[in-house]
Amino acid sequence: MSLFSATGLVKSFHSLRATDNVDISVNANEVHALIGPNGAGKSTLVNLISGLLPVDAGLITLDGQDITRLKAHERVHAGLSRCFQVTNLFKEISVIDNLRLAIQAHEGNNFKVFGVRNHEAALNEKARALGAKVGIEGESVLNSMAGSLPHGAQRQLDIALALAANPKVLLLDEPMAGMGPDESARVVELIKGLRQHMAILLIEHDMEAVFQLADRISVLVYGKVITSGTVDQIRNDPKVQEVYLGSETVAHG
Ligand SMILES: Nc1ncnc2c1ncn2[C@@H]1O[C@H](COP(=O)(O)OP(=O)(O)OP(=O)(O)O)[C@@H](O)[C@H]1O
Repeated sequence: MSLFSATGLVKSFHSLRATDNVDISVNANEVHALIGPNGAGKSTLVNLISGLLPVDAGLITLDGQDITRLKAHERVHAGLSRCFQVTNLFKEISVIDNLRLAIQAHEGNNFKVFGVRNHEAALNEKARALGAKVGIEGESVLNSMAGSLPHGAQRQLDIALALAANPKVLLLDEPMAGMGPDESARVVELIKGLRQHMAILLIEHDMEAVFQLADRISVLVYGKVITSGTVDQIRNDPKVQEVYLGSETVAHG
């Protein structure tokens, strides 16, 4: 059984079916990428899965648990974390404080623990370890304002915040958006490392990154999954090439 599965998802906005009977699943240690042209319904689907929008119909399960009616924060608690397209950081505080807050939010501690020295040391240690998981380390980086980091590093930090909840399934919403090639390459390597520990649903426009990372790709068009398959199957699928008209991008990354 898949670690994560969504079956028969439907969402309409008035007469528009933005999500039209979508099935999508992710297995442990798998990267399943979801691609599709602008307006295909990717954001709507991500919002249904993460609990920001209620479904009209369908079933969402995580590790066998029905999470369809859970609120977004309850889904995080159940093991489904999401990174946002627009980063989710507190930009006016330091990197290490962002990491500490994420850990505290997950562990349910409140700010009283700041007075306790042992706890403080343990929290700092956890925060540093969490940053290191995504390649955010070194005193000068940890002590700088989150908002002053380069864009790519902010996205890495955003991923770290999602990891604070120890997710079984990580939902990455366009993690490479706005990145240059070097930054993208770094995040590709980061995601390769993360997949050893969790299942990843990756929504991404950067085809080169998708082709490097995905075990499976599903293509969403007008709210429907028109096809799913391996990288080679999707590259060579005439239906996909038609969607990405004249698509050198799909054929050659
Ligand atoms: N809250 C809403 N109310 C009405 N229509 C909506 C709403 N949200 C999305 N839509 C419509 O649903 C369709 C799918 O939109 P969605 O944003 O999910 O697509 P997308 O694939 O994420 O697009 P993009 O890649 O451009 O972000 C679009 O036609 C959009 O106009």
